[in-house]
Amino acid sequence: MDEQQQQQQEMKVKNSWHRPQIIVVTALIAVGIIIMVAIAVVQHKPLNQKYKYGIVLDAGSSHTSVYIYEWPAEKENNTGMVQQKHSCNVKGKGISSYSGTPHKAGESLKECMDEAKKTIPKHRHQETPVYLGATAGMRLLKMDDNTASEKVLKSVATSLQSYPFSYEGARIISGQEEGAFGWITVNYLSDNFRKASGTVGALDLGGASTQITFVSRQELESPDNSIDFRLYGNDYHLYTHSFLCYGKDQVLKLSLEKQIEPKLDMTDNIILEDPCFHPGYIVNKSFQSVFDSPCVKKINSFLGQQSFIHKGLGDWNKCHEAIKKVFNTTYCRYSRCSFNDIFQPPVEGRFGAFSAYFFVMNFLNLTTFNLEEAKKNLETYCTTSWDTLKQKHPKVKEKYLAEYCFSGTYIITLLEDGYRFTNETWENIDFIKKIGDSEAGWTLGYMLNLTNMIPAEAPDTPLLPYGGYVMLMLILSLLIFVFFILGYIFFRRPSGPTHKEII
Ligand SMILES: Nc1ccn([C@@H]2O[C@H](COP(=O)(O)OP(=O)(O)OP(=O)(O)O)[C@@H](O)[C@H]2O)c(=O)n1
Ligand SMILES: [Ca+2]
Repeated sequence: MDEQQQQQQEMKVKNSWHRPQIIVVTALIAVGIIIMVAIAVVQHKPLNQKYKYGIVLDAGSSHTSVYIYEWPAEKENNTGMVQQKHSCNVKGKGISSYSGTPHKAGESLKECMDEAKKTIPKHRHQETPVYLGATAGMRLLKMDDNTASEKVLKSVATSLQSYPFSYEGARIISGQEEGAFGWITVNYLSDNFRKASGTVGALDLGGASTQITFVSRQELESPDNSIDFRLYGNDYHLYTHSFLCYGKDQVLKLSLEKQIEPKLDMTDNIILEDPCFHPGYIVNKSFQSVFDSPCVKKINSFLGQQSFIHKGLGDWNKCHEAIKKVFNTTYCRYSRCSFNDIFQPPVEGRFGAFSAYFFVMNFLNLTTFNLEEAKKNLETYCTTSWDTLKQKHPKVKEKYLAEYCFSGTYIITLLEDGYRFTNETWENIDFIKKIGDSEAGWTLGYMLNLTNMIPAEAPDTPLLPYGGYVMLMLILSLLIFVFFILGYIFFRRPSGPTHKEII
């Protein structure tokens, strides 16, 4: 075979690329690869539509809230995945107020639990856990009347068991748990467990107790106040304390008691001139409403009279002095204490202050001021007459409205004189209600813990994030396709002139 013949032979082989069958086959292969990649992508994609749910009831001293959380089924152990989907406030007071009529405690939950049934898709009902945690109101009832507290818990348990969810228990949680789970909630929602940026402390103020929890580098001198966690591969050394009776409703009782006590031997009507209430505020109150709690000394001598006259003075400085008296700072068996002989290291880092801290400071518009400005503004607010206030806020519940001067002063005193925040460290406090869509509070942390959704070690992360994986697969498949086209053009081009020659 001479050279020309050999070339022609080669061209014939190359020319076979432009035959229609080959073009079709090549295109089919390319499309096939694209489809294969697409299937692989879809196959690997977590099914985002598949959500799981959990329900937690926060049975607080003043009211009960039902929280529904949701998370993508296949991302249970990834931090930041659980979110609040819905919340419902149970009508009426907290479950501890049903001590005389326990069956009504369970009934009270009906409306919100029916709402939960509607909110969560039916096919998920059976596997949805429901937890009830009761806080300081029930701790106090248990101290006062153990049988009554057990009846109330039984009643709410029976009510929850009548729903199609997976009932996981109704119990009184400890103050330590309340503090620690509040801290887990705010740090989980702020995504602090994955970041190296450190954690935020948690300040929770309720009606009957208050919690402070933060990471401390200091030695913790009392084991009761120390909790260690290992979360996502990091160790956390936490200080926490829950002050029973130092929620704002109980402190109001304590403060009234301290003012009433010296007057109890008076035979006339007792008039209590209260600097923490507004000028023009004058209400007849029963002694029972003050002395009905184990936080307040049982004094029988008031039985001669049923009620006293509660009269506002609107004097912030005197109010501040009166509230300071509810903190005992005369004795401390450790190197340092907050108050009432409770060990506390100096506050460290940023803090999220939620629940009643937020309700009160937000109402008073004090969330953005420094400590000195906050005091000044509060002073002006407290001197405002009761009539003026009622006119200005016709929609606010009178009980709430009457107490904001007292509550604001209590918050400032608790933070400054109790926990020892200074003008400087005050700037580290953020008054918050929600982070994203989820409310700050102990409930989310409680559920994450009970469902084992926060692993001690960080889960293995995939080589590529999902978005990157999809992009890479698409680019690769496009490249393959482009190579096919290029290959086709490349094999076709030299055949042009030769083609003619052959013809
Ligand atoms: N808009 C609102 C809502 C509530 N409150 C007050 O805030 C306190 C309740 O705070 P909360 O955190 O709901 O307390 P509980 O959880 O009920 O109590 P605890 O945690 O002590 O069991 C009550 O004094 C209530 O009067 C308020 O001042 N303004
Ligand atoms: Ca609470």
